[in-house]
Amino acid sequence: MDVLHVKELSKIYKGKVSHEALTDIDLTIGKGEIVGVMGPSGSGKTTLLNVISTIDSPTTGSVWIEGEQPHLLDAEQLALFRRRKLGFVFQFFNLLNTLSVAENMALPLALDGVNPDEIGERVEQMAERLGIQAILNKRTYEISGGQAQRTAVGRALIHRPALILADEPTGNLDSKAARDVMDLLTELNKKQGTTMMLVTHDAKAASYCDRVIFIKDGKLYNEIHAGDKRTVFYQNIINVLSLLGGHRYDLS
Ligand SMILES: Nc1ncnc2c1ncn2[C@@H]1O[C@H](COP(=O)(O)OP(=O)(O)OP(=O)(O)O)[C@@H](O)[C@H]1O
Repeated sequence: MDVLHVKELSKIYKGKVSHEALTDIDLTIGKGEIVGVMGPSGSGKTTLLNVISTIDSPTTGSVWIEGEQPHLLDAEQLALFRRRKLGFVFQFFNLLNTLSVAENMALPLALDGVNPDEIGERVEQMAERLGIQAILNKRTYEISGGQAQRTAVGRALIHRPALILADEPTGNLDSKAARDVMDLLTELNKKQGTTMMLVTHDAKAASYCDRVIFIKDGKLYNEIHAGDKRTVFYQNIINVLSLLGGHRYDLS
């Protein structure tokens, strides 16, 4: 079954001058797939992520997540839907610095009323998978960027969401920590069958995906699939980015 189905999605920002940020986007992500979204600055990647994550609503078209249309839910149902069905990983981690690493990871379960014993067990299990057992009691300002992103990955996955939405998850990490986080995300994808959409400027991070779609001026431009070798896929990604043009930063 498809986890995500986006149909003829368009988004117009209305202002003094209205701007069509997305035009007729069709996109499907199957269970267990990791799909990258790339494109030059201003091409509409964040808009697409925001609409899929229900932070923003489409102007026309529809979004289906596990057969439900979240944009048709009322505020209370939507809050529940987001909490249960979606997991988020952000560039700047977005951890709560008044809480410990363990408490940050426990948050989605605590908000959902899971009993404390089960929360404790699930946090332990997740920490073991992430290799962060030793820092569970530390505060977020006492840990490294790589450890913070592992904690954020733990928080995004602990409630076993249908879809993980990652916005530049390696954008604030050095290359070693970025590699570790992508290794981790792909390992969890294999072990747990997680489904993920990853918006990134980082061709290395994108090369871990099963498939990368490219957006230009709010429209789907191209889509390429990973083969057997990540180095070849990486080169293919770079080739499409070169054709797409944009600022040097887009090729970083
Ligand atoms: N709230 C808004 N109101 C009006 N226009 C907006 C708004 N948000 C984004 N835009 C415009 O929509 C277009 C797409 O923006 P978006 O942020 O989705 O691009 P992006 O591909 O994520 O860019 P970047 O890689 O720089 O983050 C841009 O032209 C932007 O100026």
